[in-house]
Amino acid sequence: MSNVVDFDEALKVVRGQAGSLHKLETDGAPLLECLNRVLAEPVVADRDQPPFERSTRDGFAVRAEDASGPRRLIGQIRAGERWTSAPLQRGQAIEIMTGAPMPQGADAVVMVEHVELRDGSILLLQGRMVRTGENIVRRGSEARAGDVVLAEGTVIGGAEIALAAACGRSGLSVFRRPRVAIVATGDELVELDETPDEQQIRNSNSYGLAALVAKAGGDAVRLPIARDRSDDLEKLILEARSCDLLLLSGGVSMGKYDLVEEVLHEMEAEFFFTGVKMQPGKPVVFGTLPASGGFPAQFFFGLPGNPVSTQVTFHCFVEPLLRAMGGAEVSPPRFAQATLGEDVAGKPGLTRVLPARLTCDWARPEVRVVVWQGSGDLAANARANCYAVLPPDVERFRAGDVITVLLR
Ligand SMILES: Nc1nc2c(c(=O)[nH]1)N[C@H]1C(S)=C(S)[C@@H](COP(=O)(O)OP(=O)(O)OC[C@H]3O[C@@H](n4cnc5c(N)ncnc54)[C@H](O)[C@@H]3O)O[C@H]1N2
Ligand code: MOO
Repeated sequence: MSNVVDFDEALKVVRGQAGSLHKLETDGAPLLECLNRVLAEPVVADRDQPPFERSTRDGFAVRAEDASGPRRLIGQIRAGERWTSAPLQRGQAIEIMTGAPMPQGADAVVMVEHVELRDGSILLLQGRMVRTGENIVRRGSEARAGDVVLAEGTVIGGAEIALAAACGRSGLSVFRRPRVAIVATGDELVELDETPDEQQIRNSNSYGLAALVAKAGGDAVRLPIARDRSDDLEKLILEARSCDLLLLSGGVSMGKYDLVEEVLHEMEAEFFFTGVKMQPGKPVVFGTLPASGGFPAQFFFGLPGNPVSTQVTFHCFVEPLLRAMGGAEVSPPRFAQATLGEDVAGKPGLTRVLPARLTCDWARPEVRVVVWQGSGDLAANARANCYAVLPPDVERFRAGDVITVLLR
């Protein structure tokens, strides 16, 4: 039974399914191999951060309450050193480097540019003042020993690796990557090691999807091309059952040889939707295959075969589900906002998700759709760096309108 839903509804359906997943097994991995993986344990600060009261400037540790007269220099503290002599007294100053621990008795740092050195003393330059706490970060103000600094479910990037390293973690517990089977369907398709006849098409979707799967934290398993025959499709769908998620491309539209939905039906699939009111991407289907042959129930997407539609529907629906399957917090596709740089026509009844180029001087991100020949135009898709998301039933979007963009 056909169930074609609005774009918003489709996002909601995926979100709902993503919220009800079981966690995958965990795995220990060396820190640098955790990049783009999902944390399966909280990371805890092993000591206060910073571990001592730290100077944030090269300058002089002083007492703020001292008057503006000369302060006598009594020593120096470099980063990595500690002041072990008597606490700083009134009228004294200690030369200090960025990152060095504050000496006892001092409560501020004056930057080296703001003083004049004269006869072994420093003098504040005209008009300069010192306030208590200036240029100092208090011990434990960033994190206290025992605080959770990274929660389970965090996707690990450069910032997270640096923080884990600061906590002394040379390895982390991460979730196993979901295994994602990719089955491209179509009699016209040939693999990359074959020379296509004029009427044949290289199986680019399989590679594009494998790349997107890897980027979204999955392990791609590229299966052979399924020909447009029910038995061949069924055989490859069964071969994919050992994976956590199945992605099919092509064969989901209205053509005589578009058999994907029919075969999935025969295999007792449940469909959450059988199309989305969007362009490109309208024929996309999402559902589950029931547990069978010792394999648990399995999510699948039938993605439209047109290569731009394949990629757009991946970003909108597959990526959020895949991230959640991998243990990450459920989150929507990566939407942002930008100002439209030119007029664009809308489509009655359909949300448009058009290949577009986002340029950004820091104050005003601007987006322009890319000239394309429709949803088979891979070259246009590669000239784009995002998608312009244009809601249905607006006849014309105007230059200057603030619109949603889908980042990729
Ligand atoms: N009468 C109608 N025709 C079509 C409709 C419709 O509603 N009524 N929808 C159109 C839309 S929208 C799309 S998108 C396509 C999707 O069709 P399928 O998912 O069934 O895909 P195919 O027909 O198999 O292929 C479409 C197109 O993409 C090329 N392709 C397919 N697989 C790959 C691959 N692995 N690598 C590279 N290119 C691939 C294929 O050669 C076709 O050119 O249907 C419209 N038709
Ligand atoms: O999903 Mo189709 O992309 O409009 O050709």
